[in-house]
Order: sequence, then C-alpha cells, then structure tokens
Amino acid sequence: MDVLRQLKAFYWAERKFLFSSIFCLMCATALGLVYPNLLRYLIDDVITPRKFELVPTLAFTVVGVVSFKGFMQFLHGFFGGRLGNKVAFRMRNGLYDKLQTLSFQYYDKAKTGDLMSRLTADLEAIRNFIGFGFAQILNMVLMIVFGGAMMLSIHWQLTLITLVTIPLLAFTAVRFEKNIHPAFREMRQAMSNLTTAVQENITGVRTVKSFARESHEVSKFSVRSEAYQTNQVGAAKIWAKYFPVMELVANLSAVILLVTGGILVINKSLQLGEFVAFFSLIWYIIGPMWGLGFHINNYTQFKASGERVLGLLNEHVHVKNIEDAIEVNNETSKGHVRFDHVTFNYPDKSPAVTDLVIDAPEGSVIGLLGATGSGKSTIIQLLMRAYNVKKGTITLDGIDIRNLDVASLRRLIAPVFQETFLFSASIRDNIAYGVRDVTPEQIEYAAKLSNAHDFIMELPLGYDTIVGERGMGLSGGQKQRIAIARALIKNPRILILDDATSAVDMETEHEIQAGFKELMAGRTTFIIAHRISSLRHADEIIVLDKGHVVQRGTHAQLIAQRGPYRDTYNIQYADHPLVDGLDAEDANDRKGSTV
Ligand SMILES: Nc1ncnc2c1ncn2[C@@H]1O[C@H](COP(=O)(O)OP(=O)(O)OP(=O)(O)O)[C@@H](O)[C@H]1O
Repeated sequence: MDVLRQLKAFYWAERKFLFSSIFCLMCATALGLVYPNLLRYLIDDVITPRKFELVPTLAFTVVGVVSFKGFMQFLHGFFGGRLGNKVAFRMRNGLYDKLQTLSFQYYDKAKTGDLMSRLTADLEAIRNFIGFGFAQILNMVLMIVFGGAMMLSIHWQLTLITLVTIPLLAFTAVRFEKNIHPAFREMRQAMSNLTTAVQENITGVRTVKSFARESHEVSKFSVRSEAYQTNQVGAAKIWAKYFPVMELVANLSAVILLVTGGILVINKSLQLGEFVAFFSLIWYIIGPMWGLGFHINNYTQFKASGERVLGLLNEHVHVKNIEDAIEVNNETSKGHVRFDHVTFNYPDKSPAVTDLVIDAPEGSVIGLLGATGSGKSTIIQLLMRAYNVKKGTITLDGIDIRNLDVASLRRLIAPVFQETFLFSASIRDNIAYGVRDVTPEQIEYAAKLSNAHDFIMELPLGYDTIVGERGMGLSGGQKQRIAIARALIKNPRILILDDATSAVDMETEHEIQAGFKELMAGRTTFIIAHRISSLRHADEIIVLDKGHVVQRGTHAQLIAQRGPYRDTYNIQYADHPLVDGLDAEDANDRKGSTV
C-alpha cells in the first residue's frame, strides 16, 4: 500500500480514467448478478408454473443484459488502458527527468542495464497493475460483497455453511503473497543483471573480440541467465504449491453447497430455482477467489517494480542548487577562477587533490601536468561542480560556486574530454549540441578552427552524415576534432581541454592549437596534457603528483629548475636537449628570426 501511496502523484492526475474504469467494471459486475436472478425466475416463476409465454421476453432481457454488460466491459478496458498508459507515460518522463538531475556520484556506480530495466520492464508491471490489476482487485471485492449479500438474502444459513472454507482460502492466499513477493523481487533483480550483461557486452564488443573473450562472456551470461531461470523456477514452484490448494479449498465450497443445498431442496426448505441461483452465485465468490492468486501475483510484481522505480525517483541528488542560487552568464561573468586550499576525496578513497591553490584570472591559461591518477581531471570535475567540495572553496569572480546555479555555471564552461561521446545524429547536430539557434556558418567556422572541416567535407553527406552510437565510423582523432568544434561553438567563458588533442597526430595538434590560440583569447582556459608542447604557452603550469602540487610556474621558469617538469621535457625532447637554457622550440624560433 505504501508503494501505491507513494506513486499517487502519477495516477491521481488521471483519476477520471481510474474512476470511469472502476465505475464501468462495477456496472458490469452488477449486471452479472442479474443472471442468477433471471435463472431463479425462469425456473420458479416460468417453468414450474408452466407460463411459457414469458420465455421470449426473458430471452430478450438476457440478450439486453449481456450486450450492456459487454459494453461496460469494453469501456472498463478502454479507460483502464488509457489510465495505465498515461501513468506509465508520466512515470517514464518522471524517471527520465530524474536521470538528468542525478549527479556524477550516482553515475559513478550506476549500471546502465539496471536503469534500462527500471524504465522498461518495471514500468510495464506498474502499467499493468494500475491500468487493470487495481480495478480487478476492487471488482473481486465487489463481487464477493454483492454475491454474498444476494446469497444471504436467499438463504443465510446455507450461505454461512457454504462459505465456511473462505477463511482458509484467505489464509492460503496471504501465505502465497508472503512467499511470492521476495521471489519476484529477486526475479526483477536477476532480470536487471541480465540486461546489464547484455548491454555491457554490446557496448564493449570491440574489447571482447579483440581479446578473444567471447567464450568468457558467454559463460558470464550463462551464469546470470541461470540465476534468472532459477528465480523463475522458484516462483513457479511456489505457484505450483499454492494454486492447487487454493483451487481445492474453493471447490470444497461448491461440494458443500451441492450436498447441503440438495438436502434442503429435497426437504422443500429451498426452492429448486433458488438452489440453481445459489449455485450460480457461489461462482461469484469462488471465481474471484480463484483469481486471487493471479491478482496477488499481479500486485506483488507491481510492488516489487514500484519499489525499484521509487528507489530511483527518491535517489539522493548530491549536487543541487541552494535556495536563491545565483545565475551567471557570459555577460555577467568574467571567468576569474580560484581554488582556495581545496582538498577532495571520492567516497571511501584517499584524497584525489590536497590543499590545492590555483588562481586563474580572467583570460589566463592554466596548464596541468602530472602522471596518470595525479588528480588533473578531478580538478576540472570540481570546477564544473560534478562533485561538491567539502574542504576549501572554489570561486568564480569571487563567488563560491556552491552558491551558483549549477546549470548556468556549466553553461559558462565548454569542456573537451579525452574520450569523446558523439550522439547518433548528424555531425552538424553534434557540433551544435551545446547551443541553441546556431547558423550553418557558425558550425562551419567552429569546424574549421578545430581542423574538422576538411574531413567532414570528404564524407559523402558532409555535415549531414549521421555518426552512429559512440561516433562509430570515425577515427579517434576525427571524433576529438568534432568535440573541439562542439566546445568552440559554445563561445565559453571558461574552456577546458582535458587531454583534448591526445588522439591526433603532432601536426594536426599544431594546427588545432593555432585555432585554440584565437579561441582562448579572453577566456580562462585549463589545459590538461601529457605533451609539453600543449602546455608551454600557458601562463602558469601546475605540476601534480598524487594530488599535491609539486611545481608551478611558467614553462621558462620550470625548465630552468630541476624537477619532474624538466624530466618530462627531457624525455619528450630527447633529440632536442636544452640549448643555452633555451628549449628546443624557442631555440628554433630564435634561429628562424636571425636567418
Ligand atoms: N569517479 C571516481 N570515483 C572514484 N575515484 C576516482 C574517480 N575518478 C578518479 N578517481 C580517483 O582519483 C584519483 C585522481 O584521478 P584523476 O582522474 O583526477 O587523475 P588524472 O590525473 O586526471 O589521471 P589521467 O591522466 O589518467 O586522466 C585517482 O586515484 C582515481 O582513481
């Protein structure tokens, strides 16, 4: 019931369908009660007194009742269907909205397959129950109440004797529910594990094939598939155990009625017509009781699915706006970023950055260098407020970013990551992803700056080429260039290049960087790179080791002192060692200017 209560917001808005569906079902049920009475009338008042002229009228009445009942059932189905689909629609959208608000911390652990199964299989179980199951349970109650009342009005003693087995039936049904619910919960989880396995396998198919691990994947899938099968068999066992018992107990009522009712008719304390009506009415009670297992089953599936869907809807959002969060935009913001003694650790981990201080005035370029895992990307994630900083502060133009509207902050920032995600859409749409109302000329201009225009024009459909999931069909460098164009077109206050040119060759990197120079003018830029050549023009280069700043300064200052920066330089420019304190490229530049 708690699940129903918590989901009220979704179905209550559609209550007109809910009530119409229930009303039509009640009409159909009430009309069904006319049958036994017509039967009783036919035997006791028409056949026994031999008034056969009443038979045609009676027959037409039956046809009328049947037609009307059928119509009511149709309307019940119609309204129920509408209700279920509208509720599922609302919930699907609600879940999708929630997925957009959930923070990076949630996605660090989330499993795509599990989420997919919540949005599909679980929603389907909820749609079924809200659309039909709920009304049917109500109908069952009504049938028992109406049928019982009518039986009591005919012969109350016989009614009580006949229904003596009902408490036993109810007890068995409750036990059944208790056993089947955990089984369904496990089944839903097993289903989600199965979907996760399929999803991961399809997404990682290249890795699987490259490592020839198909058989490993098959056995991994078999284990999960078997777990699902075991759960299904378990549920079927419970079903097989309880259903015959419920059926037996229900049929016992019919046997008791036949014996006691028969004796009453023989003793003339019950009319034959009443006995036949009684026999027909008993199925009004036994029928729904029989279906009790099915309804419980339906309800239990709904409950298990509802819990999973609610689990997602109630998921804690780690990063959210405070009340009266400050909106920032390109006009109001200058882009002065400061990290003030920031220490941050991911949940259950040692700090990824420790006591970090960075001052990036408007328009400056900050380079971040360090071994893998030294905390470079974490700095960027913190600036974008992917995670909340608990120790120290990050400010934008002097305002703590925790006081800023998260979306408006992120709109100011354009990141290019090492791994590029492209949507299955045209290249044009992929480039224009971060902005609205953009002209084809702007798209082309951004593509030219990122050195993507030429290869795009070589594609058969040019900018209209659809790139598949994950940008299949394009090389890593081509995808990266599209990602750079996507960032450039955003005209950001803060530009982030997180190993943005790692997938392109040196020559292309040079060309892209020429484009960057134009683009970086007036914007605060953070560059993460492993190549010194990408960082050498930065206003300040910060060298990190295990989350600590170990060196900082300009390129010239850093190569002039011993330390990891110079070591990295010497490795990367082994063929061009330092000449007279000048690095290889500066020496080249100087040579060029004296010639
Ligand atoms: N989402 C995450 N959840 C938990 N720990 C994380 C997460 N992201 C990074 N870490 C950990 O934080 C530390 C810093 O990682 P980070 O990605 O910032 O390093 P990096 O310098 O950018 O590395 P790379 O050059 O390989 O990209 C590492 O120990 C890493 O394992």
